[in-house]
Amino acid sequence: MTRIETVRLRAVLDSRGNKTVEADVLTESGGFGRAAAPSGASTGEYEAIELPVNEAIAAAREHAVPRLEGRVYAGDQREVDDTLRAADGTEDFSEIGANSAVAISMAAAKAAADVLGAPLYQHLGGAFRGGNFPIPLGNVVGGGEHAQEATAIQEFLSAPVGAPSVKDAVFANAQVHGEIGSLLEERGTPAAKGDEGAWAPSISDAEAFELVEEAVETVSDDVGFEIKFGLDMAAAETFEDGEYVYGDEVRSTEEQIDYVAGLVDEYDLAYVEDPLDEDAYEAFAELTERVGSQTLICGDDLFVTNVERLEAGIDVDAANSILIKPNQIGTLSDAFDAIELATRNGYETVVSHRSGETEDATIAHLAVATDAPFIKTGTVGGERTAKLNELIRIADEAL
Ligand SMILES: C=C(OP(=O)(O)O)C(=O)O
Ligand SMILES: [Mg+2]
Repeated sequence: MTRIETVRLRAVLDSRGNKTVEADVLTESGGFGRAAAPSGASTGEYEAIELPVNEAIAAAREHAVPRLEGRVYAGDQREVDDTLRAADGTEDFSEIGANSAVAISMAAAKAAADVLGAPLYQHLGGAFRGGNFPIPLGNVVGGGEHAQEATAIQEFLSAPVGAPSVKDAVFANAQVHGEIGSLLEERGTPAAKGDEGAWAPSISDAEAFELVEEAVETVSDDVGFEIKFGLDMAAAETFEDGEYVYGDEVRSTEEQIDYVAGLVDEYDLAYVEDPLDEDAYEAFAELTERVGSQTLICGDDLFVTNVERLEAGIDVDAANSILIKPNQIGTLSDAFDAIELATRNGYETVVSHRSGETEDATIAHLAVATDAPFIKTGTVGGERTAKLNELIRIADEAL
């Protein structure tokens, strides 16, 4: 019923104005799915390979499409993804590109859901899913690789942990973003926006902490539920010759651990992503030992949605949470495997967008399908609200 008839690939624009891969999958019974690959800027060294778009499309047309058309069922996601892996023949999708692979993988899932007449989250997660919703972590101030002349820390994330519903949480994050805009205006601090729509003022990290703390407190008082905040420190981007360089601050590994542990205490942080380098399993473990009962220590560049790297982390208690980015590993099946391994080992999952995004809302469904406790997908901007509004629609059963 869901046998793939046609796979079409094209280049479209992402939110940075770069080209990215879009895939259409059509089944013999008339099912249709369309998906597009996102793209990172602060990419981890161990991520699957994103090829230049024209190369990725040409290679996928040559190697993957003939193996899928007329041969593989879109409803059998494992077979779709195994076929992509076999067509590629490498560990890291360097032949057809993780950008082609993830677009086809996600488009096939959507085509199968279309044939079944089920929402994507139900096709991926089963009939009993749809009752739990992730807490959205919303980037409200940021810099690093996502904006020039802004904070050294990549992301300050609003975390509406006490929100009674996903809709309240989404609106609260937007309100925090708006409140920060007002505070910056009052202070006469000009601010552009970074790649993910967060404010990117030219202020120090210390000033950003005060600003975000004030905004979440103000909005929390207004909406009547608890809003905390968290960070993506993207430390691998700042790690040079054994030291962490954040603006004028240079810290050894031990100093970085002390600094982050101090921030967790001082600001009661809900979440800290990539506080240390992408190879620093032992240092991660030391920090998790110190503050892991108070906050989430999340591996993004550390784990790159890869079960082998996650297993190595689980072995040494490196973290208590993992970021899940399907394009980091190349297929939905691989992302599911990482989620399953994480969940079985008590790690919280955070399904995530990339800094370069499209209108594609697959990750909203992936988060609901897997009962992910968190989703990180920005706060404002059309490519971010595409996912946030989809969560609201899923909760409203208005798909
Ligand atoms: C979303 C992120 O940024 P990028 O997509 O640039 O890796 C991140 O680092 O978590
Ligand atoms: Mg990150």
